[in-house]
Amino acid sequence: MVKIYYDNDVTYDAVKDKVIAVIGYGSQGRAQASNMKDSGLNVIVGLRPEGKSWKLAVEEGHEVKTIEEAAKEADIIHLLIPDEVQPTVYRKYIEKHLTEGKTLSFSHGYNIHYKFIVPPENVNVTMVAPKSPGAMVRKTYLEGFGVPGLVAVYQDYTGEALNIALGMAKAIGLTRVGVIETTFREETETDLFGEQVVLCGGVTELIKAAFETLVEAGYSPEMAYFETCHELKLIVDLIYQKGLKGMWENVSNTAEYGGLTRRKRIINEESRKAMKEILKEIQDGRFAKEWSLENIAGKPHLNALRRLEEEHEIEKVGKKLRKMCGLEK
Ligand SMILES: NC(=O)C1=CN([C@@H]2O[C@H](COP(=O)(O)OP(=O)(O)OC[C@H]3O[C@@H](n4cnc5c(N)ncnc54)[C@H](OP(=O)(O)O)[C@@H]3O)[C@@H](O)[C@H]2O)C=CC1
Ligand SMILES: CC[C@](O)(C(C)=O)C(=O)O
Ligand SMILES: [Mg+2]
Ligand SMILES: [Mg+2]
Repeated sequence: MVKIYYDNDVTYDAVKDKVIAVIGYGSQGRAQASNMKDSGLNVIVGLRPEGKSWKLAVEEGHEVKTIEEAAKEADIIHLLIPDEVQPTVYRKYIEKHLTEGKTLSFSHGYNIHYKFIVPPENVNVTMVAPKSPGAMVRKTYLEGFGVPGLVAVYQDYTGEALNIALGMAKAIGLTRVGVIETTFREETETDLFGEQVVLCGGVTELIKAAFETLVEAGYSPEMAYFETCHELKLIVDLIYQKGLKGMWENVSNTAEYGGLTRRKRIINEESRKAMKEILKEIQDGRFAKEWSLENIAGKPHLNALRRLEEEHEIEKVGKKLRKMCGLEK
């Protein structure tokens, strides 16, 4: 059974007198720094002066310093820059200021789990990970609620590592919903699996394959877009709010029968075998090694794939229809 923490289980005792340096002000950094500051914690933001986040973080009321100055001043260094740049930034600006008793904190266990970052033994290493994109972390906090989250401890040098992670989770708004205690390994491997197989990889390929099938058969791209992309959100919202059973209850009996009898022709033994292979590549470090090499080479494969994705017909028709629905300008 997993341990789940709520607001009443957590105090700010372990974090209220500490300086928390949030390194990065992107998707997660902006939301988490702003939530923790609004919850009354001592937050500073560490950024590169030449980058575009600096001005925004200042405009939004944060005390902004260079990454090195922030790391030096902080008791807790919360690393919220892209996973692939964390090791270089850590070695260049953070390692020398990670002195005895400080805490190195993450929102994804990736670099610790795969040992791209190896911190000294005399510090805490913790994780606070919202299970949501950053924009929702901020939006739901401002609405008085939050998103669910995870905490994990990799190293507990001072004996207060878990309470530090939980205090930060509370300040971000995560304990308003519920925070599961996990491990760096479990978070990293399940997060990578989820984003590759379902949330980002699987779902986009399913959408594109279905869209192309309809368009190639002579149906209009507009009809194909509504059917394979637009309505997907409405169905996913039903699953999110009411579970699979609730979704089935809300669609027509015709949709229910058609879906239940046809779905295994799409996701079948071969797809399950591929899922297991993808999981194995995550578990044995092959994916992490491949991603590192891709970065060393300057992301050529990722850039080519980004271009192909942007040029797909679904993006053109999607832009037009999202504008029509008032979702985009
Ligand atoms: N995105 C998400 O919703 C989720 C992310 N996570 C994890 O959170 C962490 C942060 O991810 P995310 O918020 O997506 O990151 P972002 O890509 O949004 O981070 C952007 C920030 O990183 C800074 N940055 C980028 N490159 C560098 C660099 N070379 N040197 C210094 N600063 C740099 C940018 O500064 P500048 O303006 O100067 O370019 C900017 O402030 C990751 O570990 C990720 O796995 C976890 C859960 C969900
Ligand atoms: C689903 C993608 C994610 O894992 C996330 C928002 O949780 C990420 O790395 O961005
Ligand atoms: Mg995730
Ligand atoms: Mg992820």
